[in-house]
Amino acid sequence: MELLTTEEMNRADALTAASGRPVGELMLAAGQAVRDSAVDMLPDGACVYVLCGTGNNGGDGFVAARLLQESGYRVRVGIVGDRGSMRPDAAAAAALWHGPVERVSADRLEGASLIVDALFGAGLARDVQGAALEAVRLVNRSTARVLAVDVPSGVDGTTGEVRGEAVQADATITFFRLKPGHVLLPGRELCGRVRLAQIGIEPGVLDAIGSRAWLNRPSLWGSCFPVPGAGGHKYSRGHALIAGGSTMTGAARLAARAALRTGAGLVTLGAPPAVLPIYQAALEAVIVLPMDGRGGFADLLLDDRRNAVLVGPGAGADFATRELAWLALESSRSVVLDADALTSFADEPEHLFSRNKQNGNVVLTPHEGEFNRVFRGLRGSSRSKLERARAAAEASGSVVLLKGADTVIAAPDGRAAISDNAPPWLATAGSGDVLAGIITGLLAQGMPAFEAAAAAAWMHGEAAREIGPGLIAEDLPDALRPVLARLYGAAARAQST
Ligand SMILES: NC(=O)C1=CN([C@@H]2O[C@H](COP(=O)(O)OP(=O)(O)OC[C@H]3O[C@@H](n4cnc5c(N)ncnc54)[C@H](OP(=O)(O)O)[C@@H]3O)[C@@H](O)[C@H]2O)[C@@H](O)CC1
Ligand SMILES: [K+]
Repeated sequence: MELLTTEEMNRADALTAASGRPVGELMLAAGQAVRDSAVDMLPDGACVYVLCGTGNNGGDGFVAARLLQESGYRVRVGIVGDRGSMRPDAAAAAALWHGPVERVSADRLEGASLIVDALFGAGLARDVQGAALEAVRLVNRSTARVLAVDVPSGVDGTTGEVRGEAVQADATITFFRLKPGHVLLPGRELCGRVRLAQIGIEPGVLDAIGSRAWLNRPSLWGSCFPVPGAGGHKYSRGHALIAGGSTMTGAARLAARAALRTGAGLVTLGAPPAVLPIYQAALEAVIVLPMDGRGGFADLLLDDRRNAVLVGPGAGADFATRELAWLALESSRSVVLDADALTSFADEPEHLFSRNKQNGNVVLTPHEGEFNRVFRGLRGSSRSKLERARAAAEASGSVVLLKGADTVIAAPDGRAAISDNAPPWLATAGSGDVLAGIITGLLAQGMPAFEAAAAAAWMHGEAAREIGPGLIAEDLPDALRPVLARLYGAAARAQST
């Protein structure tokens, strides 16, 4: 599913209007969808308060108010701003509402079971202040449930950021396609449950808009997800090489298990001689070979069947790690650089970027701290997480997976996916090592870098949901099994149709 910025959504509206479907018709359909959602949240005959602004978001509110009243609900309408300055389509919707339009006040909100928040939607242009801010605060203090129209007022639909203050909704009804602000934090949390309604905009307009952001779902990458065929064998399913660290050996072990579980035919872990016995004792199906520094790693890279390489987990943020990362990038394999491998380039990120651009199949997996160390130019930027990840992917010539509860995966060509399926209990020690291993396992099986990183982030979240609260990173590789079963099942169904 595409995610449309406010600007892209405006183009969708304009293209629809140009094709002969006026905004008033879309607004009527939007208002009907608001009414339907409100009815689902209300007992029969309850009292609804509809809070309207003077733009088309308010227009949707006026349509919903009229339709709810016609359905037998007690409806009150309040407006922030001058009714005389309403936009034409909103004014036309307001003209069909024959009840009073009140000034917004606490006592008028009292007794409502539901507040419909139609104050600001896609037209939010600045921080919420003055009377609008008062109204937002009254809504948030009220005990009524809240249904937001398009986005909770105060949330920027493109970035998910709060402009001043924002309504906390129980549910949000939006139109045609979700917006990044429904998925990125903090917007996602303020939306409550998000519903999507079709209001008569043809999907064909998407071609003209050329949106480059998607909700991270199997529909985005499922067609290139590696599914083992009946005639396959371990040598046809790729060979991942993981550089093992010498102190934190658990990190690379977790990554190795995850790469193997993801379906890589073989996984080799290169272990510094001092800790070789630890790795050997802890891993059975993973091939553990000695790797003595730079030379040892170069030797392992001589076997060109090892087609995907991971450097970083537990490696130490030092020059030795940077050398391994360097060798991996030079080897023209698919490469994942995680954790310490990223930090090891903090003082000279341009060196990393120039190598990435030559390699062309590289995934960087920073969390916010690592991101700020490597992409110093973007530190403190007012850009959204989506735009920062995109800018980093473009600058570094690699796929950037910027971790968090709203992980963003961005490619240098501008494609981006946002994940929304990571449960809070996934934020635990070692979880990132498993994610790096999943990406490496998918790259080994020939999945392109952007799709592999997006698929891995989704699988990681799904595995964590399978496990539930109390998860520790050791649980994750095994929990990939039901997730893979679902993906293989979907691929088989797609093939048979
Ligand atoms: N287009 C379509 O086809 C369809 C659109 N639909 C609906 O329209 C919505 C978008 O409508 P919209 O563009 O009119 O913007 P909207 O969010 O109502 O606000 C604009 C008003 O708010 C004002 N304003 C902004 N920020 C402010 C602030 N901080 N504090 C105070 N004022 C502020 C701004 O003032 P201005 O900046 O002009 O001074 C302007 O007056 C969209 O979300 C969806 O619900 C559906 O009906 C389906 C068809
Ligand atoms: K709203």
